[in-house]
Amino acid sequence: MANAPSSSASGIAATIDGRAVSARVIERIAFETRRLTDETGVVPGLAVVLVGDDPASQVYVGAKGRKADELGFVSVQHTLPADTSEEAMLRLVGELNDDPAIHGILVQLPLPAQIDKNRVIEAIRPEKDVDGFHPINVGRLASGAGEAMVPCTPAGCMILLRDTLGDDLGGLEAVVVGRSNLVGKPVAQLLLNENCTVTIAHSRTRDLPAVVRRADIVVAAVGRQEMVRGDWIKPGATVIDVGVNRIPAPEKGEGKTRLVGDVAFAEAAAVASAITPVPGGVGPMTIALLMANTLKAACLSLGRPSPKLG
Ligand SMILES: Nc1nc(=O)c2c([nH]1)NC[C@@H]1CN(c3ccc(C(=O)N[C@@H](CCC(=O)O)C(=O)O)cc3)C=[N+]21
Repeated sequence: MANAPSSSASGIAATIDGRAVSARVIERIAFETRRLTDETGVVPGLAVVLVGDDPASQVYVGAKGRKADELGFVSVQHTLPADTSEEAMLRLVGELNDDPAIHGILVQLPLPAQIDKNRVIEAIRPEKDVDGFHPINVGRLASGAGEAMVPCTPAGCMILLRDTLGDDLGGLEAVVVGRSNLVGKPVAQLLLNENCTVTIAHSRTRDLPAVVRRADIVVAAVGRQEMVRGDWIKPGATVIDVGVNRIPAPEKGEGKTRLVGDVAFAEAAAVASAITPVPGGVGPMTIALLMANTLKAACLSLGRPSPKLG
């Protein structure tokens, strides 16, 4: 419990500053990237593929490209029309697999209905799968065999938890709300690897509030705005809110929106000892970990160990 934030006497949780932690991770990545390039001449390369014109996806993809540019990575973005065929998509993935300047490939999800996302994910070379969604990486994470690419959002959640609670999470009760392949399942796996007692709760869980109330660590990743309420939180718990729900904000003006998480922040902050905000919590960590995975992919492609960043 080395750097546990102190909760104030008024019972207001410490806010976990994902922007500050992600800035630290990015600094380490910049340092390790300079070292890699100095020693080998290799510059990490990231390709991001976006299909269609979903405005939220454009925002995220833009943020990824900017961060990669800032780190001096080779950064390419492929933007394809919404009616792109699966065949064309698989051809592009094949080209990126064969491109030695590209170490990481990220295909932004969701994909349009005519493209089977599983076929696309399985077409990416596991070594270049910086999302960690390929079955080989899912299997490596689960079995502990080999160097897995770990999904960015779950890996970011773990860095925030270690920063808040210290390196030893052993024996803590962790409840993950949500069972997606993107967040719920991999974050549960990572918590298990850290010796937490892990429960994965979901829409069919009976008495969800009572289950969440057992948790020392709550990870909310259901995609339902402010679903987790303050009275579901055990006093002193640490709450990681993965939700990114864009809702209308008429108070900011006609047609404006704002982001809220899957946790009712003010209520939960009155009970928890530490909690991530939305925005400014997990989101910035996701982008930082994508850069970390791209650097790791570049290092592993050269037979170098992956740098320790978190
Ligand atoms: N193949 C794939 N991999 C992904 O990792 C992936 C994806 N597809 N599809 C969409 C989701 C969503 N996602 C986010 C990344 C950053 C923020 C982020 O930086 N959020 C900021 C605020 C951004 C804003 O204001 O809109 C924050 O929380 O502070 C949010 C969401 C990655 N995703």
